[in-house]
Amino acid sequence: MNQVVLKKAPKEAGTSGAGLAVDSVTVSYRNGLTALTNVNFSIPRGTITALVGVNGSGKSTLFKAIMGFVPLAGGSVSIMSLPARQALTKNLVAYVPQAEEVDWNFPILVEDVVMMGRYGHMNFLRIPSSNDRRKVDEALERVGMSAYRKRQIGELSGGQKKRVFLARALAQEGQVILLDEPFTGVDVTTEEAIIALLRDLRDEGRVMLVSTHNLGSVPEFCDRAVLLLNRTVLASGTTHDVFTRDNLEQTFGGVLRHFVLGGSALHDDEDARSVTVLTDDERPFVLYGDKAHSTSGPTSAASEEKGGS
Ligand SMILES: Nc1ncnc2c1ncn2[C@@H]1O[C@H](COP(=O)(O)OP(=O)(O)OP(=O)(O)O)[C@@H](O)[C@H]1O
Repeated sequence: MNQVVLKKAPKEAGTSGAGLAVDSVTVSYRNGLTALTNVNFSIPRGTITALVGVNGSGKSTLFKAIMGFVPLAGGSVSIMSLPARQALTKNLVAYVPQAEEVDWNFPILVEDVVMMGRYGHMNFLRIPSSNDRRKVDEALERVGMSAYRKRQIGELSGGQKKRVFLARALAQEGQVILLDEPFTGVDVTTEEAIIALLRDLRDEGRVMLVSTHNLGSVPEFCDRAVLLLNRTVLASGTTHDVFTRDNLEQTFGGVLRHFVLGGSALHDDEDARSVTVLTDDERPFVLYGDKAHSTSGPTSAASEEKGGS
């Protein structure tokens, strides 16, 4: 297991206000498939938002639309109160892609991947300044990857690769950070370290949108959630309000594994309470009692389950 300690940065005051606003966004691919239809939500600064939905519901497409990698067939995106294009030019948005999106055979050192986060701050010659080097050093240090800086990126484990791409986002100093499934294939220790880092970034007033199938982690560290269903938003808002059993059952439909334990299967006394476990494919979301939104209880049980697998 990777033992990683992410270094804490000094806290600044969190900042509220407009972070990311997605307004009536529709995206169609060239093959004619409409992957997103009329998507609306907004996220304030200083928050972490979960983006959840079944495979193919459009999570990655949404990230690509925000990044301007795929054109919008309709609607608009604004970032820190600026039109997306302007915010992207100002380097305000950092993107941590899914592992599958990256060519790991490309021969490049860890420190050079992180330096890519500085490109937008350099002139066209791309000669790093001492400040650029310092930002790269700090970012590697903060994700606990300094010792690996001279390694080829393809030689790292899945969790280490994630941390390097997080370091690239930190070096970029993005105010909005988009993370596409950052916990897939990482062990519990690394997951917890990444969550601790995201919390620190939240306290600095940044905006994070995190797609994940780890439903159990969402109430633990996400203030808000956006649930995608049928290529549009089923619900968005605070985790407390929208990350409910009803919404999750609608969002995941038949693919959600759903267990309810109660009676003699759970208790050897008269305790009438039940436990509901909702799981997509990774860390389960556990509800105690009938209609609870979430509790702090499931986290450790869920961690043990993942850790033991
Ligand atoms: N380049 C592309 N060209 C055409 N269709 C695409 C393209 N990329 C994705 N799609 C389609 O768009 C839909 C949404 O895909 P997307 O990758 O955004 O889903 P996702 O929610 O990120 O899925 P997952 O949970 O599996 O990562 C899917 O039906 C997919 O097949």
